Amino acid sequence: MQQEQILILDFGGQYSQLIARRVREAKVYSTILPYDVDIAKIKELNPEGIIFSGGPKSVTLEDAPKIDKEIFELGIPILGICYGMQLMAKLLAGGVVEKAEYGEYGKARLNIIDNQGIYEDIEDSQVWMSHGDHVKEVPDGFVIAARTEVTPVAAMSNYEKGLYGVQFHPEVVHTIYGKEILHNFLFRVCGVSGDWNMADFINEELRTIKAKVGSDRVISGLSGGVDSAVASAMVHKAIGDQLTCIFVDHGLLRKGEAEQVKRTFAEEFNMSLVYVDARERFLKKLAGVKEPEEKRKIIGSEFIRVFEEEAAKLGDARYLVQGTLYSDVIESGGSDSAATIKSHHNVGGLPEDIEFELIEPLRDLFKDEVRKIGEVLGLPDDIVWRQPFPGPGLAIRIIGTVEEEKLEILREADAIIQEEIKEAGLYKEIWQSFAVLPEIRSVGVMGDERTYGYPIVFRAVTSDDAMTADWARLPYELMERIANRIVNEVKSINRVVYDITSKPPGTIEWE
Ligand SMILES: Nc1ncnc2c1ncn2[C@@H]1O[C@H](COP(=O)(O)OP(=O)(O)OP(=O)(O)O)[C@@H](O)[C@H]1O
Ligand SMILES: O=c1[nH]c(=O)c2[nH+]cn([C@@H]3O[C@H](COP(=O)(O)O)[C@@H](O)[C@H]3O)c2[nH]1
Ligand SMILES: NC(=O)CC[C@H](N)C(=O)O
Ligand SMILES: [Mg+2]
Repeated sequence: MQQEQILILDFGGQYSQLIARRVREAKVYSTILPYDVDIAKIKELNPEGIIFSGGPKSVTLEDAPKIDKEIFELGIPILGICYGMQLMAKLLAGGVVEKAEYGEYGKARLNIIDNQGIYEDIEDSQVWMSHGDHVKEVPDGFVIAARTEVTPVAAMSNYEKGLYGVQFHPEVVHTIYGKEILHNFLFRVCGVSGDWNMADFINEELRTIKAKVGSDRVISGLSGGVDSAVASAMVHKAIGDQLTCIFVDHGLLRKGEAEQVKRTFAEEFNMSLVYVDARERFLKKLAGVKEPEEKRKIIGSEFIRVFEEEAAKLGDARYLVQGTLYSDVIESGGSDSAATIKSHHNVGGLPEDIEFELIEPLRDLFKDEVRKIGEVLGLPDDIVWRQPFPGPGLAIRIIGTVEEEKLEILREADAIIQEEIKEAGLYKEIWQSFAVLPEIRSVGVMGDERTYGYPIVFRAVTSDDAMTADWARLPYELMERIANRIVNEVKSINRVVYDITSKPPGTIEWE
C-alpha cells in the first residue's frame, strides 16, 4: 500500500521547511520538492494533498516562479500559502492579483467570512502576515473566506475542488489557529489518517537504503555528534557490516574529544570504526587562510579526500553516509531561491569532483526530530543530547588564521565552559555553549604587570533547530566563574566578553 503523503512545493519561502515540519507533527508524511518539478513526478507520487509555500517574488512579474496549470485538474486538494495563494489566483480563470496599496507584515486579525472547509471550528483571531501583493478578485468557483483590516481577500476557498488559498502563514506559531487550520486541511479536506510516525520514517529509510546499496560497501563520516551517530546507526541497521564508520581527527577537535569519541563508540556501538589521524594534513592546508568561506571549502574538500583514501583501503566503497540536516542544506543556499549564508562543510563545502554517492537519511529533518529518532533507536543519552559541534570544528571559532598555539588556547577555554555549564545543570537546556578566539588583543593588568592578550568571546544560545537562536540568559554568578577561570587558567587570555546577539541578525558561530 502506498504511504499517505503531503507534497509541499517550495517557491523559495522563508518557512517552507516549517510547513513540512508541521505536517510531520500531525503524523503525516511530507515531501518538499522545488516548484518546477515535473508534473509527471507529482502524478507518480500521487499525494493526498499539495501545499504551495510562500515565496519572495511577486506573481505579477514575468520571471516569477510558475507551475503547470494541470496541477489544479488532478483532483488533489491544494492549499496555497501567501505566494502560493497568489499564484493560484493568478493562474485560474477570473483571478486577479495586484500590488497592494498597503503591505501587511506581522500581526493581523483574521475575520472569517465563510466557516467551511479549513475554517471549521476556527474563530476570528490573530494571524501572521508577510506580503506586499494581494488577491483582488478570486477565481471562478471560489468564495472569499476571510479578510483582515487591510486585505479584503485574506483567504479564498473552492469547496468543490478542494482548493484553498490563505494569505497568512498558518505554519508559524504566531498564527493562533495555524495548527488547527493545517489540521483541517490535512484531515477534513485531504482525508489523511495521520498514522505516520518516526518509526515508519525509519523503516521506510531502511528499505530505501537497502535497495540503493545492494551488497556494496559503504562508509560513514562519524563525528561523535548526534546527526552522524543517528545516520550511521540507521544505515547499520539496514546493511549491517557492509558499513564502516570513519572518524576523522582533523586537529580541530575539542580537548579530549578524540579519545572520548573512540571510547563511547567502542562501548556503546557494535559498528566498526576507523580512526584517522589527519591532523597534520588539515592544518597544513589551512595554513595562512583567513577567509571563513575559504576555510570551510578547504575543510569540506579535505574531509572528502580522507574519506576517498579510506574507501579505497576498504575495497572501494561507493557510498558515503553523512548526517546532513535540513538546516545545513538551507544555510548553504540549498534551494534555488534561498541565499547562501555559509557553506556547511558537508553541503556547500563539498568539492566539485566528489565521486561518492551520498546517503543522507536525515536531510529533510531538524535536529529535534533527529534526537527523537535517536531515542527511538535507543542511542545513549549522552549522544542524543550532545550539544552540536560544527564539522569544521575550532577552525571556524578562531577568527583569522588557524594555528596550533591558538587551537591550544581555544581548547582550554572551551573545556572550562563545557565543564561549568554541565556543573550548573544547564548543558541540555542550552543549545550550544562555546568559546571563540578573535584576532585582536587588548591591554590588561595582572599581578601589577601589564598584559597584552587575546580576549575570549563566550557564546551560549538557546534554540530548537538552529534556524533561529537567542543568547542564553545565564546566571551572573555562572558567567563570572567562567570568566574568572578562563582568565586565570588559560595563558594569553586577559579578558572575556559575552556575545548577546540573537540569530538573526547574527549566526550562532562567528564564521
Ligand atoms: N570529525 C569528523 N569525522 C568524520 N565525519 C565528520 C566529522 N565531523 C563531521 N563529520 C560529518 O559531517 C556531518 C555534519 O556534521 P555536523 O556537525 O552537522 O553533524 P554531527 O557532528 O553528526 O552532529 P552535531 O550537529 O550534533 O555536531 C556529520 O554528520 C558527519 O557525517
Ligand atoms: O557540521 C557543520 N558544518 C558546518 O560547516 C557548520 N557551520 C555551522 N554549523 C552548525 O550549524 C548550526 C547553525 O550555525 P550558524 O548559526 O553559525 O549558521 C550551529 O549549530 C553550528 O554549530 C555547522 N555544522
Ligand atoms: N511571503 C510571501 O509569500 C510573499 C509573497 C509575495 N512576494 C508578496 O509580497 O506578496
Ligand atoms: Mg558535529
